[in-house]
Amino acid sequence: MREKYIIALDQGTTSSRAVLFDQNGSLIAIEQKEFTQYFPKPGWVEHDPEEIWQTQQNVLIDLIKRQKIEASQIAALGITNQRETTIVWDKNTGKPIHRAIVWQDKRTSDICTRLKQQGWEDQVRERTGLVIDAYFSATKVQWLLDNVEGAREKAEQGGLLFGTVDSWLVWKLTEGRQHVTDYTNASRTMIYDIRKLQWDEELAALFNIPASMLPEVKPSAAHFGIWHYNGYDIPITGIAGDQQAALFGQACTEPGTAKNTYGTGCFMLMNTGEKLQLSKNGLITTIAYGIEGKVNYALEGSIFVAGAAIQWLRDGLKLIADSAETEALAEQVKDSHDVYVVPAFAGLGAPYWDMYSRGAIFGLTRDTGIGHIAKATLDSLAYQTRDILEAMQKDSGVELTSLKVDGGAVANNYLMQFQADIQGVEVVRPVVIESTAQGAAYLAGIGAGLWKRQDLEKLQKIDQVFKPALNEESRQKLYLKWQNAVKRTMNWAEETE
Ligand SMILES: Nc1ncnc2c1ncn2[C@@H]1O[C@H](COP(=O)(O)OP(=O)(O)O)[C@@H](O)[C@H]1O
Ligand SMILES: O=P(O)(O)OC[C@H](O)CO
Repeated sequence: MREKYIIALDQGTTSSRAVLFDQNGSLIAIEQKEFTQYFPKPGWVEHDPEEIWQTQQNVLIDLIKRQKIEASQIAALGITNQRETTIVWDKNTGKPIHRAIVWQDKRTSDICTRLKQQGWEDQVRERTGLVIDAYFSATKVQWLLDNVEGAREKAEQGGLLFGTVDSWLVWKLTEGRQHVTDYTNASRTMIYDIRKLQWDEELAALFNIPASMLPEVKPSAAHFGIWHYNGYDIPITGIAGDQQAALFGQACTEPGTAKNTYGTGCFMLMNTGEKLQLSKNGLITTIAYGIEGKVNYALEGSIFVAGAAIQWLRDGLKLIADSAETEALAEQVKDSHDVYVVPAFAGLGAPYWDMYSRGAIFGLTRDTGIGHIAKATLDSLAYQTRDILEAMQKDSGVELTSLKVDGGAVANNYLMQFQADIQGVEVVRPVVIESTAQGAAYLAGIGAGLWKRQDLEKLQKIDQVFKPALNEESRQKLYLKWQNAVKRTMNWAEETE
């Protein structure tokens, strides 16, 4: 019998990937394609849904062709995606009514501020686990219906559909037959009741979102639809938002286990088991996954700008040609700690939740050079992570002894060592840093009956452990200065507009 494979589609903020796994769960090959980022106004971020689909479809087909796989060998597809990003499309033509509004987009901040003033914060947190913020999908859908000509009328007549990126991809893969999502993606919309596992009618009404627009919500390992390819029916059997997929891919399936993913943003999640825990320290509660008839919850700290700050050094400031260059630049000046970068380009997420904070560089002197800026930008990923780690330990009562990491930026050894130094907790980097795709593949494999949850642990391999090497006094001194820098960026956009 010929080898069977699982393909994970990993639709990230900056690129679409297709990743091939064999039936032992080993990563065989990756295809990747970047796509266009649109910044039409300060604080606005958009993607073209058709380009998302085209790049995702192209990498999928390229992967199959280049690896010389037969359609009959593909046991299942799994999907993982940038979360919250909002697409609204016409039910009949399948055409999006506008570009996707990306999770980083801040255009709906004022709607959120009004809701807070009207006292909705506790209700929203209680039912959805979230804080009221422009980050989540609900106000983005509301904005689209209120600002695209004719959209509201059409939506009320049942002619429009809303979906996060996973829903959009399934809709395209199944040629408009399925309008579905999974628990993890639904839990990022701000209109999904994470206890009752159903859309919250009152919240949907609050945001003026007709129920007819909403996708059917399924567990993360389930039957989502069929992709017809070369005469074969390939089932889509796993879906999870990328951060939940990474938690699963790192085999954090026991309560108290945590991971941090360093991609465009940085997201730390801790599995809290079947217990739903609301945060007192600025974290959010989210669904980790739903499989085998059960739902696991997670505490999450969401950092909006991490690897994106490195991209800004490359594409915005043009200080570097490649993100990997930051490692050598930082090593050259690693004993200098005077410059701080607070990359609050999209406000600040957890634990601050300030939609009006904006980025800043502190401590510039005449001798500040590219190395200092590059180093301070990398450091900001580590400082933001420590902010979250502290909140997470307080909320969960779990003292983490090590932090599992993954995502594109963990290739940077300087960053990993500074992360361990500044938090005083060791950092564990796996061989496969594509945990997101791995998680989606595991879910699809479970959904297709190939694996069981218990098999995951065996599939994990460690590459390197970074141990803290900084003394406690220096650690605290550096961190205090970071906290001061953050304070000075807060509320900037509101105060200056
Ligand atoms: N060696 C490196 N050092 C620092 N940052 C890096 C390095 N390699 C990649 N990155 C950053 O990591 C991000 C890419 O990670 P990835 O997991 O692919 O992100 P996403 O899934 O959000 O698109 C980019 O923002 C990039 O700037
Ligand atoms: O595309 P990533 O990997 O930065 O992840 C984006 C998150 O899902 C946003 O919540």
